[in-house]
Amino acid sequence: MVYHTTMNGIKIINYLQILYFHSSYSYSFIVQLYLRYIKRGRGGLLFSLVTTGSMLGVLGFSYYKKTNFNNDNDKILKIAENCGLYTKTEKMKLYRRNYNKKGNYTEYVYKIPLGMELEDFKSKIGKFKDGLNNRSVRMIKLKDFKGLTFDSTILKQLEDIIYSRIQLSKEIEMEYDGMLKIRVYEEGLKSEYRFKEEMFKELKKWEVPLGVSLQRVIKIDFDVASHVLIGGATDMGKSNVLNLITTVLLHNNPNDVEFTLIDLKGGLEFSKYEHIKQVKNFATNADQAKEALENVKADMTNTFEFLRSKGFKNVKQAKIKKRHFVIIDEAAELASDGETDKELKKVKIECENLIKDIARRGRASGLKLLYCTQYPTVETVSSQVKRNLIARVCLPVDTATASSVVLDEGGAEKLPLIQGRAIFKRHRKTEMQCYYMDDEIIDKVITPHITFNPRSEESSVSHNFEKKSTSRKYTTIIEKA
Ligand SMILES: Nc1ncnc2c1ncn2[C@@H]1O[C@H](COP(=O)(O)OP(=O)(O)OP(=O)(O)O)[C@@H](O)[C@H]1O
Repeated sequence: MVYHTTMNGIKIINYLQILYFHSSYSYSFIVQLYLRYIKRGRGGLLFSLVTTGSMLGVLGFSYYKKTNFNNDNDKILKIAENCGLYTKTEKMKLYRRNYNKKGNYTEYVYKIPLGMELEDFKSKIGKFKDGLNNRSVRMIKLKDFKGLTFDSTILKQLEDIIYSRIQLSKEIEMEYDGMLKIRVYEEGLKSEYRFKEEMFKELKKWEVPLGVSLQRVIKIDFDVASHVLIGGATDMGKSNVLNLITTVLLHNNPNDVEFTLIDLKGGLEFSKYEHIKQVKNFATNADQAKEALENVKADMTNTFEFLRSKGFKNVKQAKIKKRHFVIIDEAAELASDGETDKELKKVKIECENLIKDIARRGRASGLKLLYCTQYPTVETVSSQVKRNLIARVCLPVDTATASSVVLDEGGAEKLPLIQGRAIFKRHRKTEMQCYYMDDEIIDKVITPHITFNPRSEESSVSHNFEKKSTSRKYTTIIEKA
């Protein structure tokens, strides 16, 4: 220990002792007493020694409190009781506690009263969460001291750090496997996780990281998954998800990926991709969408013919590397229901039929459909299409009905209104914060692929093979493979 001769020096040493011993939690009444005492000028060597001893006691107590589970466990049991989650003869009982340092959570395993089920507890999840966060605490972190300026305001700065309060933001998850598991995370999801360039190389060929859940990175592997339904209210981050998927696929598979982009929001969202060579069809209205979908269907039919002739079941078995992604942003614009213009209605009905066909048969031919809408209703997402859209991403929506159109169950209407917050569902639901894809990364990835060859030429070549030539029977997909 270093002793300074001046009063200020001793004060600083005393402050630092407090801060050291209270690196995680502070017990305010002791700290306040301590500060008041040394402020009155009764500092000094003896005081330092005595208080160091008492601070060691506080440290022990602090450590005990930090690792002690009674706090949250007591609260959980109390909340369960207040919510009526007990029977006449039985209450919830703690069976085991696991502390997961890496995951930053503590898992409490309970035996629940007979006759109760997970849903009884899940329906009260908001109450559990509020109960666990019902006070603010003083929390001192060592990193707060990095910004200190050593001048005459040092004591004030230290005081500010010590007295700053934070609101607890614990998150909980519940699971049942014969026992009820309640995981309490010290911190919930952040409101932004940026996609970083170094993440590209950590991915498998067709893998795309969608976002971060409390426990892990949520990835979708298009080698396994095929079609995806993406829904969410306006401005909640659908286009960002589409940009994220498109950019990652393009970066990791520039020679094997192809896109049909149907952007019914006026072409603004996808315009940056319009001239890259991997984009085979680009549409911004229903008529163009119909033409683009017909091209895709023609390719699909050719691929099936090829597979059949060679005795393969699918492109994977045939070792065809090409995958074609049909991405429709604002698919509700193609819904014929409610369309009053007769001609347009006819076009939309054709589009709907083409989409159904692609969703139903596309998988084996290497087609992947990303169907995105801000109006998830039974009219805009037909049941025939939906049953083939296995993976679902639902950003915040207004109603439980909209959530159940996307996820087949409610939940997304209760998501916090944070841009990029979503529920991912494949086999089970997971809340996540989608990665945010910066425009700079998108530009860097797409720029080398921009071509000034008019795509219409290329696509019409591929599209017109069967019409123009009998010898070149298959599309470019097959030839390159
Ligand atoms: N994952 C995310 N993390 C943080 N912010 C996000 C995220 N996704 C989107 N945002 C923010 O939300 C804004 C709107 O996002 P985006 O354009 O993707 O929404 P949208 O649902 O497609 O909107 P619209 O339906 O109006 O086209 C973006 O400009 C961005 O600032």
